[in-house]
Amino acid sequence: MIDVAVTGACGRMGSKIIKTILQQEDMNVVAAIEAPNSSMEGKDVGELIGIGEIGVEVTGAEKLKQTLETKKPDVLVDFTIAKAAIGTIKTCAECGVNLVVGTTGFTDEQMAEIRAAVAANNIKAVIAPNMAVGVNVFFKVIKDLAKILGDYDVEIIEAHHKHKKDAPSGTAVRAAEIIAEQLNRNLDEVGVYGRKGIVGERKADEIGIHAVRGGDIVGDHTVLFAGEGERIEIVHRAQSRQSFVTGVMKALRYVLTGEEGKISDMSDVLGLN
Ligand SMILES: NC(=O)c1ccc[n+]([C@@H]2O[C@H](COP(=O)([O-])OP(=O)(O)OC[C@H]3O[C@@H](n4cnc5c(N)ncnc54)[C@H](O)[C@@H]3O)[C@@H](O)[C@H]2O)c1
Ligand SMILES: O=C(O)C1=N[C@H](C(=O)O)CCC1
Repeated sequence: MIDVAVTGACGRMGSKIIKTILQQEDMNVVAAIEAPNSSMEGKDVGELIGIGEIGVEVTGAEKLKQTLETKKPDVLVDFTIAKAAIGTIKTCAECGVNLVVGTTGFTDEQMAEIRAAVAANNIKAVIAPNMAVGVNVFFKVIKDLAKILGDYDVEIIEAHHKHKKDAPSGTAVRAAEIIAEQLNRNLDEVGVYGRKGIVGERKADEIGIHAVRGGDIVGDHTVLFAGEGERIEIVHRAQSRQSFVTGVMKALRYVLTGEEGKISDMSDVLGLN
């Protein structure tokens, strides 16, 4: 049995993750953590997410260490916000709790801190900006195409719901990183995040990354390779957050078999490497 703690428990992703874990024969929700001093603290998480009591009360993140020491989860799943997740990750590492992290918006410095904490404490981790199987196949397709279409202009467009707090999406950033690596470009130098004013002609090595926000869009990503007289567009559209949650279940089963001290991603989980 895999005992799972969920942070962001009542959020759009956390609530679906809890509901789906409860449908698995090999998993159990042992802790549900929400923002520090949350008004949801002490209430049954099942009632809060609309499935009736499940016997797990919400605890506040300010009590995370004692929650982990008491409940002893095998793994903690984090879908929160980067500024919160960095502390959660460090506490889990110190407590020897393995991680599945879907939160996006980490800076390069925060990712370096996360890698150091995972390595120093020899925990196992899966961290991925998008856990949908289809998106990780999309990543593989654009990696292969970038090699062939290196002299085409590359633009990435992502669209998400009006509640999303970070931009561009972690998925779009990962797509840009994959393409930049294939084309031997430094994303810090060639990335163009939106355009406004008399910006001049597009430079050949630019990688454009553009964020659209509105409505209840779950998550659309397009990579556009624009050439002379033609263009190729690779598109992924998430129609339901369940596509991400399906990947989370795969990551939860994979992480316990992973290498200690190493951060795996969904291409490892799915065997796409
Ligand atoms: N990797 C993927 O497949 C994937 C898919 C969807 C969303 N995401 C990412 O997951 C994150 C959350 O997305 P969402 O739509 O669920 O957001 P959301 O705002 O609906 O949920 C976040 C939850 O975290 C809670 N929270 C805030 N600080 C906390 C803390 N310190 N400890 C515990 N809980 C805390 C909030 O109260 C909220 O309930 C975002 O970064 C998003 O980009 C990743
Ligand atoms: O809804 C979100 O927020 C999503 N965030 C991830 C990202 O930033 O790429 C994955 C898609 C949905």
